[in-house]
Amino acid sequence: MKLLTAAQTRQADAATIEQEGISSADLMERAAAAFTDWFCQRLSPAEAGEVLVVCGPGNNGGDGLVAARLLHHGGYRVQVALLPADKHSADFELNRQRLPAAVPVAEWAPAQLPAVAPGTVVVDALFGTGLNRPLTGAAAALVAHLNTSKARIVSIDLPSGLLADAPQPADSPVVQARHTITFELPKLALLLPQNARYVGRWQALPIGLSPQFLAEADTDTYLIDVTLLAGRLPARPTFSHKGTFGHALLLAGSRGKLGAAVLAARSCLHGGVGLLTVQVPAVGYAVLQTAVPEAMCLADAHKHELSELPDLKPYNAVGLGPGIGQDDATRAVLEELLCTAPVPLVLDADALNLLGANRSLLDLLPPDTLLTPHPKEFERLTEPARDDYHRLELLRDFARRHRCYVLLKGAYSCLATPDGQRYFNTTGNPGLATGGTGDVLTGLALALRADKRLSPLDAALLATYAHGRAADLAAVHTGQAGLTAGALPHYIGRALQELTTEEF
Ligand SMILES: NC(=O)C1=CN([C@@H]2O[C@H](COP(=O)(O)OP(=O)(O)OC[C@H]3O[C@@H](n4cnc5c(N)ncnc54)[C@H](O)[C@@H]3O)[C@@H](O)[C@H]2O)[C@H](O)CC1
Ligand SMILES: [K+]
Repeated sequence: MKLLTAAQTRQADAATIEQEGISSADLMERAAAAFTDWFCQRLSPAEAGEVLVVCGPGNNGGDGLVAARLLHHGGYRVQVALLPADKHSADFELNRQRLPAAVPVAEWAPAQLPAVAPGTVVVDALFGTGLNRPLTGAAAALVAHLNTSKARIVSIDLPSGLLADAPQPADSPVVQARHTITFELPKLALLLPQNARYVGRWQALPIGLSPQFLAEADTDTYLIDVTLLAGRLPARPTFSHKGTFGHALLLAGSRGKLGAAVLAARSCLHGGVGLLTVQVPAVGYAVLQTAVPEAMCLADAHKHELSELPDLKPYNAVGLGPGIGQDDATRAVLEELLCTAPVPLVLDADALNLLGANRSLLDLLPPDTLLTPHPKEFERLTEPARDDYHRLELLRDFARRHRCYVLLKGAYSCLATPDGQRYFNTTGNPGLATGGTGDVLTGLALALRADKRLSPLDAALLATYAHGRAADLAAVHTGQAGLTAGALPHYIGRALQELTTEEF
């Protein structure tokens, strides 16, 4: 699925109105009805108590007025507060007229804002995608007032004050919502960690925006979901043999960190690799042979660290990083791998830290290498980011400059490609915030890179999505807190199966 800018969202709106031959008020009615349905499913009139709908002067405020009318008809106790303004949008005016007389409406002057009782449900319809600069004056005062109340705030489309897809000063006034109900597609701002305290939990509700517009819209930013992945993972042919799915080499582990090698190896096998060889420091040989009997094992000459690169000829992909430490001998292995690698590479963890500490090695990265840093590891490869938008710029620049794929891990992991595209993942849950889950991702990505049927992009997209999906499947059984990296590989097969396309 594509991610649209605020400007494209307005165009999608206009295209829908034109193609369906409806009025903009009809589309507003549809959007507000979707919001109201969501609301009614979550809170009964008794549970909601007082519902205060705060409306700005534009169409976001118009959505609020429609929602106020629909909630009133649904039996909720609704009041409307209006932000004083000189001008209102036409659909705001229309829906102001349509508001039943039984719904109390007040204009809230910044000098004397009425108290908002604790527990009130506030529907925030002040500003949405039309916001073009941070809030000041009366709007800023109202937002501060709402944020200091103990109200439960639900934002329509965006938390008011938040720009949909552009950076803004860290201290600019933004509504702190518990829920943000957005329309059709999430806006970029909803996916960024720095905005989590404003957004709360978000959900995108379909409102039937023009499928033709969405299909043709020009974008470089996508969501990784089942629609995007359709057709990218072919079924395993009937006459498959272990050679069909490639032979992967995993270089992992050091003294005290052999668990990382075990987790990545198990994940690689559950990811469907044909054959797996794992090279570990000598101390880990018995560990690997016992814990992962399906894998072949090479013992490094060094007891505690990786110090040598085997002959790479047999392998279709090589993974380096989980648990390797940053010993000089291991840095030499990385350098030799980069200089000689005739095969696709997946680099993670200390392989990335070694690259960060030896930046000249970055010039040796073979094209299409997949790097899987978390934000700290990524900054070690580049520079400290001013904010999340800056980090995304650094990410795009890095992937372009080094012609590689970089998966920046986080709640909405973002894959940057050599041609400047960005893909945000939609699967996964906070249960993944525990040691070893990154090693599982490395193993899975390695399995898919070794599968000769998949392009580098498809392998990276599928690994990212299936890793999060495995966590979602696992959490059904374990809960999020009970999720361990060791449990994840058992769900990878199912996650991949869901994505597999049987050809007709
Ligand atoms: N596109 C869709 O899918 C649909 C969107 N809907 C809703 O409409 C809003 C967008 O409405 P719009 O009128 O364009 O903008 P806003 O209501 O967000 O605000 C515009 C209003 O505010 C003024 N303004 C902008 N920035 C500031 C500022 N910093 N301080 C003060 N005033 C500001 C601006 O000049 C305008 O007057 C979208 O989010 C949805 O909620 C439709 O209802 C249905 C489909
Ligand atoms: K809003």
